[in-house]
Amino acid sequence: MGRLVEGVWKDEWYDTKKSGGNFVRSTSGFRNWITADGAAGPSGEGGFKAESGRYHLYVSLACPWAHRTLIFRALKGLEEHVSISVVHPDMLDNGWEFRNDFAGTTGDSLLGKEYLWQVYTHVDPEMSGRVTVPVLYDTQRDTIVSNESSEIIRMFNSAFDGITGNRDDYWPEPLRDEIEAVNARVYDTVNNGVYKAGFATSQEAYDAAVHPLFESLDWLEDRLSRQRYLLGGQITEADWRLFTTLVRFDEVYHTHFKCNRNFLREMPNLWAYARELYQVPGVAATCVPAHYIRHYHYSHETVNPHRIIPLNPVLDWTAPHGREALQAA
Ligand SMILES: N[C@@H](CCC(=O)N[C@@H](CS)C(=O)NCC(=O)O)C(=O)O
Repeated sequence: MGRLVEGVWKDEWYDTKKSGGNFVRSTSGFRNWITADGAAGPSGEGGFKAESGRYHLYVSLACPWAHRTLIFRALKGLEEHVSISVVHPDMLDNGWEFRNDFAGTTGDSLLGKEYLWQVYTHVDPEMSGRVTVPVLYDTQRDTIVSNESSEIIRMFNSAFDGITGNRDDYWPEPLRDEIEAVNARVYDTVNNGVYKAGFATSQEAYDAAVHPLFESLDWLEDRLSRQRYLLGGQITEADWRLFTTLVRFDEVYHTHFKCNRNFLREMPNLWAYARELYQVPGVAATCVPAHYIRHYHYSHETVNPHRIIPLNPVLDWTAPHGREALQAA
């Protein structure tokens, strides 16, 4: 774990002393957009036209943010158009590594680097900042398009539709305001909430994260008792953004991050809803518990100093979900 300072890798853990024991996630640095015609997107510069075989995605199968991009790649039929490299689940002194000794890893199949930070310095030798996954890479311009998952999923949602013919829309125009509102609460209290609880280094910081987390899970449990998906009868990006936290909840966040008022499997609507999303064709293959169980317990030395990997229950994600009855809602 560390960061780049003017192109040099520094091994250091998140400094929570400056922030009263609170974990503060940094913002992503590369914010360009792939678009159908190469025009500039909402941020960054233009010149990134959707083309088959041009882009490469660096991911960790452990990371919930990278997981979103893999789900959209699968749902939108992009597997044959956007290639991937999968890092090793252990994130240690050198950050994310391309070691190949764990099932499901690929090495860096594009640039042949040893560490992910070298992909960043390949693009910007003077770069300062955190080295995170996912990274969407342009093989033509030899640069990083984006390392912000919330924007990568929106590119994948529509930019390649002319190439794939897949017009499934997870960010439909009429629902955008409501999606943004749900995303904002889910991001702050759930997706990032589990990290704020887990990385807290003061009781106050932990309390300030764990209560809002379970208040939001109660709110979601109630909402999903009346409607099939977060926005009603159709799956949107809001569901996928929530899903990647839910799928890790019982095996990682409950115990390792001390988010232990309840297990997901004790909240019947949320648990059935999460199973339904898991059973959407293409999604199960993106869920690799071996990577997330190993990554969190082994990499976070400050949270789990002896690196013992706990014995986890085996959850049946393929059990019938029975959510069809809510479709009319
Ligand atoms: N805003 C980024 C966050 C990505 C992120 O924080 N990824 C984590 C892995 S789960 C990471 O690579 N952390 C390395 C670090 O912070 O040094 C996104 O959503 O794309």
